Amino acid sequence: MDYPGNLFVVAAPSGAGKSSLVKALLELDSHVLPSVSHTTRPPRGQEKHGREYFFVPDAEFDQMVQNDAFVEWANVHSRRYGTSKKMIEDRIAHGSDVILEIDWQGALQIKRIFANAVLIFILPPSWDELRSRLERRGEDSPEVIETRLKNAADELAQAKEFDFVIINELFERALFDLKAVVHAQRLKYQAQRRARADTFAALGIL
Ligand SMILES: Nc1ncnc2c1ncn2[C@@H]1O[C@H](COP(=O)(O)OP(=O)(O)OP(=O)(O)O)[C@@H](O)[C@H]1O
Ligand SMILES: Nc1nc2c(ncn2[C@@H]2O[C@H](COP(=O)(O)O)[C@@H](O)[C@H]2O)c(=O)[nH]1
Repeated sequence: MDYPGNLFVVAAPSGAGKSSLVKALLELDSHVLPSVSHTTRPPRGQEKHGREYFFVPDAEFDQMVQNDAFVEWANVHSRRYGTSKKMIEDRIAHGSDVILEIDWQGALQIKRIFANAVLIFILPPSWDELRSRLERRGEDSPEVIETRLKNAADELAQAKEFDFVIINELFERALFDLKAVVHAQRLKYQAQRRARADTFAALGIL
């Protein structure tokens, strides 16, 4: 599928720091818009409906699945999460760059539909650091943290399917790398669009 904006997909095991990195990128770069997913999990901490997620009951999620309203969705840590078609279409159709913060299953579904999407995987520097980030965040019960750490092993095995892997050890370094990927992708597409326009002009078909 072709579209005017760039699509970036960021995935990582829970606690690796993807939300923190994406939030920092969005504050620095007004040309990137977030995609807000739907989820059946309850809000945590200061999360607000429509900002971090659309928090919906199971029945509403089921209905959206039946109506084919998702571009991708997946079961993650025993809850369901999905990106609505409307969210993606509205944003990329207007030429904005869009960033999706989703799990690896969703990322691979997106790549099958949008071949030009850039898949970025965030790695924690170590298992110990991943555990302590989840614990320090203080928003999940010990049981939820154990489930997330257990699932992280399978998630890490998917990193090789991604276009870029960023190690989030020093936050500022990882943010620099994320900005570099976004910038490189913009340059690539600007150059391709320009080359296409030049060819059209040379052929007199503009
Ligand atoms: N480079 C870093 N060094 C130290 N702490 C970090 C770093 N990056 C993020 N953190 C902290 O680690 C915790 C987890 O980060 P964050 O919530 O961004 O992870 P996440 O990958 O989005 O997790 P989830 O998938 O569960 O939403 C937060 O408390 C965050 O402040
Ligand atoms: N496939 C999708 N995965 C998603 C989506 N939105 C979020 N996620 C992923 O779920 C886990 C858990 O998130 P949390 O906010 O409960 O910590 C994490 O890996 C997210 O990236 C989505 O729309 N589709």
